Formats: sequence, structure tokens, C-alpha cells
Amino acid sequence: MSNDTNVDGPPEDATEVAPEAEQPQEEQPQEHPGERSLEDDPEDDRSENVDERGESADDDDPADDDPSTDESPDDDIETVEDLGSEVDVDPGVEIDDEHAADDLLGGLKIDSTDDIEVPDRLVDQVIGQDEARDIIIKAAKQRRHVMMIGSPGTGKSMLAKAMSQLLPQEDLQDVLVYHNPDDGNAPKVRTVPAGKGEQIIDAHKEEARKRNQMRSILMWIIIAIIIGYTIISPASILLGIIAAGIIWLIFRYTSRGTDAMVPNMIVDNGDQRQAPFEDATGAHAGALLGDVRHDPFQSGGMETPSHDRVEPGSIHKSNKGVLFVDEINTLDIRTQQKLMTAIQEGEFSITGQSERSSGAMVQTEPVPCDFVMIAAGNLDAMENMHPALRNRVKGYGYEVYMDDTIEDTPEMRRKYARFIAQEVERDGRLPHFERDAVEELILEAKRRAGRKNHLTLHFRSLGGLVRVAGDIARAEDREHTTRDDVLQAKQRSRSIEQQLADDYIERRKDYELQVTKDGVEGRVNGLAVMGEDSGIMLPVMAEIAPAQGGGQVIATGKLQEMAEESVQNVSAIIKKFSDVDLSEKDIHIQFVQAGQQGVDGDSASITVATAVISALEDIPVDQSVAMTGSLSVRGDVLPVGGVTHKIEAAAKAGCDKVIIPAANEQDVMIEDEYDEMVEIIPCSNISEVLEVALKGEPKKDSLVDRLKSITGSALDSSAVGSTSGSNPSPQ
Ligand SMILES: Nc1ncnc2c1ncn2[C@@H]1O[C@H](COP(=O)(O)OP(=O)(O)OP(=O)(O)O)[C@@H](O)[C@H]1O
Repeated sequence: MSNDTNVDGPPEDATEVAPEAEQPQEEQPQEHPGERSLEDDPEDDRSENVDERGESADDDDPADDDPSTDESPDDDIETVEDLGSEVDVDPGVEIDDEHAADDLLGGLKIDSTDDIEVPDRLVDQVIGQDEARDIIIKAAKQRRHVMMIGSPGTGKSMLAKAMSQLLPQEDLQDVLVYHNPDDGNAPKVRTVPAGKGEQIIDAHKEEARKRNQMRSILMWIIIAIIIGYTIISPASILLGIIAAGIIWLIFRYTSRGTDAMVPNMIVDNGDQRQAPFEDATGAHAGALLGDVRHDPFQSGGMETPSHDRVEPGSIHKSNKGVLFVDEINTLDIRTQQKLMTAIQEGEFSITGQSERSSGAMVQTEPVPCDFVMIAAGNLDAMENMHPALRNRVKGYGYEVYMDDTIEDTPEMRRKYARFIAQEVERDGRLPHFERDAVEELILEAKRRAGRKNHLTLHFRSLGGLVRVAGDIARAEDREHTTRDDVLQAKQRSRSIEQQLADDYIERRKDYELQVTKDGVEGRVNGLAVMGEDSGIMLPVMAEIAPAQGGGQVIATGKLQEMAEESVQNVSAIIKKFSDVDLSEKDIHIQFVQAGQQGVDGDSASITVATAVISALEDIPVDQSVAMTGSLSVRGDVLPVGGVTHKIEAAAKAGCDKVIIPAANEQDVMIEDEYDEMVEIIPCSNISEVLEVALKGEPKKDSLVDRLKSITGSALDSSAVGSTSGSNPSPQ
């Protein structure tokens, strides 16, 4: 690309026309976050870029240039606090402050979500994620890259879109590609202010039209003369027809040449009302970096000029805007390297991506791609990202981890009510939600958080529930969505994992594998979570046999590592409280009907421990009990995730009692129907677990009897030491 972004006409000798529309443009300094080599010190580069951009005096403070320095005295960047009034529900909605704390809607006095005003700016619609919002606002001002890591559906792409609304619109440019008469395979590239591109194209087209019109007139005059001549002299009629044909072909051919001089506008920001936002998630190289189409007629006058075959990539379309790449690690390494070059240079030539295509012979002048990149993904995305690319983002921007839950406060509940209004408005067809429907959804947000006094920030799935509930009301032509619709929607919008889990329970019933009140040695009902929100009951069986060689842990299925870990934890307790020598035993563990998914070693460790102790001591386990919890080497039951879903799974499977870690008691948010079906028994240590799970009295001085001396939990500071100090010696 020419450094000169002035367009006093198309590039010299690129075409012979100079439409009036092409006025000189002030040279635009390149504003891209990275302009130097990878080896350069990012700190230096950061401050230098700001200088180059000639930002105002208040930006001269070096602290401003350091993304790690969040505040500076003269920092005029909007923070979440600055935006406080804008991000809360519109003050027009009355709030009952007195009862706000006890009200599910945080004191919001509304009949339906109709009454709630939705803010215009996307950034003000974002709920929770205060740190990420703060960073997006700052990064938009400073034009920094951002890496957002976190669970799906928590607002990463929403924040990226919000950032594009915050970027200045005045900087936008159109990009034109011109034919290069000196080298047909090296099209020229020019940038003009947004909107001007269309004028240039129109001017070129008008010019071409006029030329073609003149040519046509000339052609028809010549043809008319020839026809006139042949009429006068019929003997040469054949000659006349041939001559007319040749002239027609010559004119047609030359007019194609005139059309070919019209530039190709590859980036058109004429209609943009905000900086561009390009989602390049899962894009292949061509879509990301640009491409040149193949031309089957490569010569002979039928060919399409190379500049007309140039296609921009997302990196070019997002020039002066935001390039959002989710799961960035899925881009192959070469593409990641090229992306890095683009970030570094702020411009990137377009060439054909397929080696076998004629497009591969074409390479344009560099095309501007001065975007702000928002890279997103989960933790894996970060691990598998090209290290140099990650450094680039880190060196010239921010990294932020998205929250999964947020504290449940009256203000937050009001925002959740606003979230429903936002989703209804976004969809455009859903009926607004009645007050008690909103309450039910807020309760669901609390349930899904799986954490006491918190609300889930997994908004995509919550939004799904809003849409299904709204669709139910819409199908019945109702004006508002009711609580019943939300309850029905919860049934209908079961995830695949939930459907699988329910199917699994049904099948167990077919085979009469229901829960019984019998006692079975070495068999314990474990609990696991599938996907995000489905619990499943998976029995664990243990069998102890004399060792053949050194004692070992043998697990069936793919869960060997997990079984070993759980047995190692319980073996520490067994060693301490009994004289059983585990090195003389083989411990066989079977996770009945479990795949790899859903069972994580930690949360099954009290299940494995109970199964092993039961098998070792020949004491049966009550089959109407299910359990989840992680076991410490000192016998404490430690908290695990997904207790609510696990309890519901145990209830559905027909269990009477569920053992959960005492520390998880506060996280339980089960639905009323399940509450009546199972008794929840919080336990702090293995002794309490065995007390509930084992049937019958242990023999005096047996392992189970000795384990009774464990009291309290190491988690409870008052009980620290109680698991060790008072323990009797196994001897
Ligand atoms: N923090 C939030 N505040 C308000 N709405 C949200 C929030 N997060 C997500 N949403 C809603 O959920 C939808 C999906 O969110 P988004 O696409 O931003 O998630 P994501 O984190 O990018 O997920 P993924 O990684 O799967 O793409 C949004 O369009 C919006 O309607």
C-alpha cells in the first residue's frame, strides 16, 4: 500500500480517469497497537505508540500507557463506577428501597418487564463482569488488545461488540484495490475516508459509462457507414458483414478494458454507524487473511483483472474496529503467525491462499488492518495459543478472566430483571415477562449459580430459557409470559446431558436396577455432573483380593488415574487407623456404567473410600444412600461442585438420603419437589459418612470403629487437630 493515503485520483498510471470525487485526504497516521518487531520491549513500544498517535496531554502520563496500571490520577477513562447510574435500571422505574433486600426483584416496582427501560449502549447492557467491562472501556480508549478467558455464554463476544461501539467512528476508512498496469499481479491499494470509496467507484463507473457510450456511438456510425456502403454496392455484402462484425468485436473488447479500470472496493465503511466488528471465530485462512479468487480464463481477453478478484479478510474488514476471535487456539500455527504479523505491521497484503489457484500469483500492496483484537476462549485456548501471539496480546493489552457467578444483591436482581427485558427486546417477537415469571427466572439464576448468595453469569443458557418461555406464551398468543411458561420452558429446554441422564435413570428402571434399601458390601451410589447442569448417579464397586505381586489398584474403564488417586487418599487413613497392610491386597474398583465424562476424581473420592472400607471390613452399604464429596488424606470431607444437580439426580433415582460435604450445605438450591424426596445429610468427615452409609454396627476396634474418633473437619478452624491429635494408634 502506498504510504500516501491521499487520493488525488486513482494511483498514478493505474487508470487514465481522475474523477472529481477523489479529493486529497490528510495523511492518516497508522494507529495500531503493535508497530515494531517482536523482540522490542513492549513497555517502550507502548509509550511510543501513544506518542506517535499524538494523544492529548493527559495521556502523556506513562501510567496511562501501562495496562497493568489501572488507575492514574488524571485518568479520564470511564470506569464501571463512573458509569454507575447508566448501568443500573433506568431511574424511571420506581424502587421500593425498604423491601429491596427481601424482594426477588430487588424492590423493582414493575408489573412486567415492559416497564423496564433497556440502555442503548451494549456496554451498559452487560451484567456483572465488572472487571471485564472496565478493561473493555479502557482498552477501547487506548486501542489495546484484550484476551478474555472464561466459560461459554458469559458475555465475551457481547463485550467485544460493545467495544466496537466505543471506538471512534471518525477514523473509519474505505479500502480500494486498483488495477496495476505495470504488473497485473500486483494490484494497488488506496485508503480513503469512509463513504468516499463509493463516490470514487461511482465516478469511475460514470466515466466508464461515458467512454463506452462514446465508443458505442462511434461504433454504430462506422457500422452504419459499412451497411450503407454494402446497400449501394450489394456485391460486397459479405465483406461488409465481416467488417461490421470485426468492428463490433474491437469495440466490445476495448470497452471491457474500460470497465476493468473501475477499482474494487474491498472495505466499504460508508454505511457504518460504528467501528466495524468482525467475528473471525473458526475462520479459515482465506476468510481471516483475505484471498484472491481463481480465474479459469487466465488470458485471451476473457480473464477477470486480478484487482477484481481480491477478497478482503476479517483482519482487513475490521480495520479501525474490533477483530473477535473465539477459541483462537483452533487457528493453525501458520495462520496464527500471519495474524501476529498483521497485528505487528498494521497492514497485510492479500494473496491467493490456495497454491493451485491462479489467485496465488497475485499479491496486493499491503492492505491496512489496524484492528483491536479480542481473543477469547477457555483455559485450553490460552495453553494452545501460539506463545508469541499471546505475548503480543499481553504486551499490548489486557488479559481478563470472566466470572461465572456474581454476588446476589438487590441491585444485581434488578439487573437480572433488566436482562430479561433486554433479551425480549433483542428477539423482537417475545411477549414481555410478568413479575412472577421474572421472579422464577431469578430463582433459576440462583439455582444455576451452585453457590450460596450468588447468581449465575452463564447468560446464554439463561437467555435460552427466556426465549423458550416467551415462545410458549407467543404460541398461545398471550400478551405476557407467565411463571407457568417459565416452568414449562425449564422442562422443555433440557440439555442433551439432562436428557441422557433422565434416559439413563429410565433404563435402570427397565432393568430393575432401582435403588433398594438393602445393604451391599463394597457398592456405593456415587454422584457426578454431566455437562453444565445435569446430575447423574453412578455406582462405584470395590473388591479386595490378596495381592499377586505388590498390592495395586486396578480400575476398570478409563478412570484408572482417578481410582488410584482416591485409593491413595483413603489408604493414608486406613494405614493410620488399622493394621491392614494394603501392600498385600489388590484393590479392584469399578465405576459402573461410567464414561470418562462427568466423573471427576475429586468429587468421587468419598464414594471410593466408602466402597473400599466396606469391602475391606465386610460391612454392607445402605443402597438408598447416595454421596458426593472429596476426601482429604486426614479424613475430612471437602467441598465439591454441582451439589444441587447431584442431589436432584439422587432424588430422581429414588435415593432416600444424600451425603454432601458440610461446606457445600450453603450451595444447595434444589427445587421444592426434590426437597421432599430426599434427606440431605451434610458430613464433615469420613466417620460421619460411614455412620450414615454403612448398615449395622462395626466390630469393636475395627477400622470403622476407630474412625469414629475423627471429629469435626480441618476446614473448621476450631476442629483443626481433632482429626489427628486425638486419634488412637492403630496398634
Ligand atoms: N454479562 C452479560 N450480560 C448480559 N447479557 C449477557 C451477558 N453475557 C451473555 N449475555 C447474553 O448471552 C448471549 C451470549 O453471550 P456471548 O456470545 O457474549 O457469550 P460468549 O462468552 O462469547 O460465549 P462463547 O464463548 O460461547 O461464544 C449474549 O448475546 C447476551 O444476550
